[in-house]
Amino acid sequence: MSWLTFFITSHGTSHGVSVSEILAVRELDVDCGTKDDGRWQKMPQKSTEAYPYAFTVSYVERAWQHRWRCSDVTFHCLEGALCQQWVQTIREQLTALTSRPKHLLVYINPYGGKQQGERIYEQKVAPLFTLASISTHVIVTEHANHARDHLRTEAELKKYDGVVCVGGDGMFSEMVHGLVSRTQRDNGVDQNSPEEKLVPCTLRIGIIPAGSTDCICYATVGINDPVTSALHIIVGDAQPMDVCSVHHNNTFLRYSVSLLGYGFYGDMLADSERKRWMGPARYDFSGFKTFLTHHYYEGTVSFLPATDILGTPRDKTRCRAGYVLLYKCNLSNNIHNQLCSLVLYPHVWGWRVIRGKFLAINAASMSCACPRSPKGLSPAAHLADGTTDLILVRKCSRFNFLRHLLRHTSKYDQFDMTFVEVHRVRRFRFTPRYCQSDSELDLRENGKRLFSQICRDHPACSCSPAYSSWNCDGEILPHAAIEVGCFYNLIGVHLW
Ligand SMILES: CCCCCCCCCCCCC/C=C/[C@@H](O)[C@H](COP(=O)(O)O)NC(=O)CCCCCCCCCCCCCCC
Ligand SMILES: Nc1ncnc2c1ncn2[C@@H]1O[C@H](COP(=O)(O)OP(=O)(O)O)[C@@H](O)[C@H]1O
Ligand SMILES: [Ca+2]
Repeated sequence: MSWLTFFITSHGTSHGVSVSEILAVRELDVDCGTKDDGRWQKMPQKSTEAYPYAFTVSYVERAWQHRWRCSDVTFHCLEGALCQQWVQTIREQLTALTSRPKHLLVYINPYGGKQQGERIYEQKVAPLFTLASISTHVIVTEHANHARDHLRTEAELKKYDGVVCVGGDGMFSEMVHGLVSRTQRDNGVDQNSPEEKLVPCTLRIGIIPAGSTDCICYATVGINDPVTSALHIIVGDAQPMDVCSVHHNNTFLRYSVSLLGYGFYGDMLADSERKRWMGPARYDFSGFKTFLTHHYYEGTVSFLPATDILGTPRDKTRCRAGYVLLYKCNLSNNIHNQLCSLVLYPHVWGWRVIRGKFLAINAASMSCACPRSPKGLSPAAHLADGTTDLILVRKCSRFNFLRHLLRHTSKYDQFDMTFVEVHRVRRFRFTPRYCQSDSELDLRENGKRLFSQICRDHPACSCSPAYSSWNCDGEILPHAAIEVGCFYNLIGVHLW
């Protein structure tokens, strides 16, 4: 039984509901009305008389612009036994849907975005989980990395079917770090080796948007809406996702799932962290300021291009889960095998090296679509193909850079500009020009010192500091010289 089409509803019309989109079913006491949301509702008199038994099905209704809503439909019938049989059968069908979670571990960041995480969860999400009979253990974080450390060491993961975070990309990143690190530790994998093959996580991660950018939610679900995300979680909608590992000198730094940005996005983030009190608007303020500063950075980017069978960053296709199935990024085993062999034998494809002065170096493992840019930094990037789109924006005039930025918000191609290039890569490295030594450690200290040194040595220079910072999913990395590898399907980061 994949569809439920039943006699007549309270309005006397027939109604079809896909079982996979049913959230809950409950019997009604028609004589007395129904206890729905705590309110008593009187059934229409005509239906009550003709069909004294009824049950209500709560299901997912697709609303406008990727939004999902919970709707109710009440089915009436003549015999009580038949009514009970329907309810029981539907419950059995729901229990048989193994992809659905029954027990969830929820972390709420009360500090992210507009600091509404707890309210969003209590008012919009918790009632839906209760309706769908999902039990939850809720932890409101008390400090940064609370969730990451709890997941990595203490959490009794066997008790849960998945973890959910209520927050932004930074909170999601904490989940990824906690789960991936724990999985590697449990399997004896050394995260410090960039060549080491990582073991995929078995628990899914869900995200309820309550942060500032929420691009991971937007790029997967198509909209930042807590109710939509909660419904995706309940029906067990899933999407694997690429994860990039970032190393410095064979030392593991962080994982990234959305944006790794040096130059513009790094400087913007560093500035915006001091303005957290402004909420999500801090990014616009710091973005404007960084745009005016117009710093460029010299360095060398080397990368291992991905094969063109996966498409190119200039494709017109879009990869988004929660869309129609066709658009789901689900590469065949064949392609997956090729990806694995490429990772094992990188020399077959050869590295390319590009030196230059860059306003921005961005690696987008997914489109990075968000409300500010609904098509994202790299609109054709795939969610789970083992590649990241490396975007190099060379030094250009402010006017041209503004044109490039503005194109993220319009239908025009942001890559179709002489100073921009984009490559789909499997691995890349970046070395800043003024990289003093392998032991270059404190960026801020070295950056300041080098800045004054460079300006003394080159009085005609435009006074750009030697180093920017890497923005890694909204967190600042402590090193400028990094090596990045993209892993296919490492986390079952799912729509939930
Ligand atoms: C002139 C308008 C230009 C608009 C350009 C928009 C490009 C937007 C690309 C956004 C990519 C987002 C990638 C996501 C990164 C997140 O992981 C990460 C963490 O998220 P969280 O806070 O939820 O934890 N977020 C971020 O790093 C923030 C990215 C926000 C980018 C906003 C940039 C605004 C730039 C405004 C420039 C204004 C120039 C105006 C000149 C007159
Ligand atoms: N209770 C807390 N107090 C302070 N910081 C926290 C807390 N919980 C999580 N964080 C940190 O807050 C930062 C931002 O979280 P995030 O949810 O991404 O919000 P935003 O999108 O506004 O940046 C992350 O670096 C996360 O580690
Ligand atoms: Ca990708």
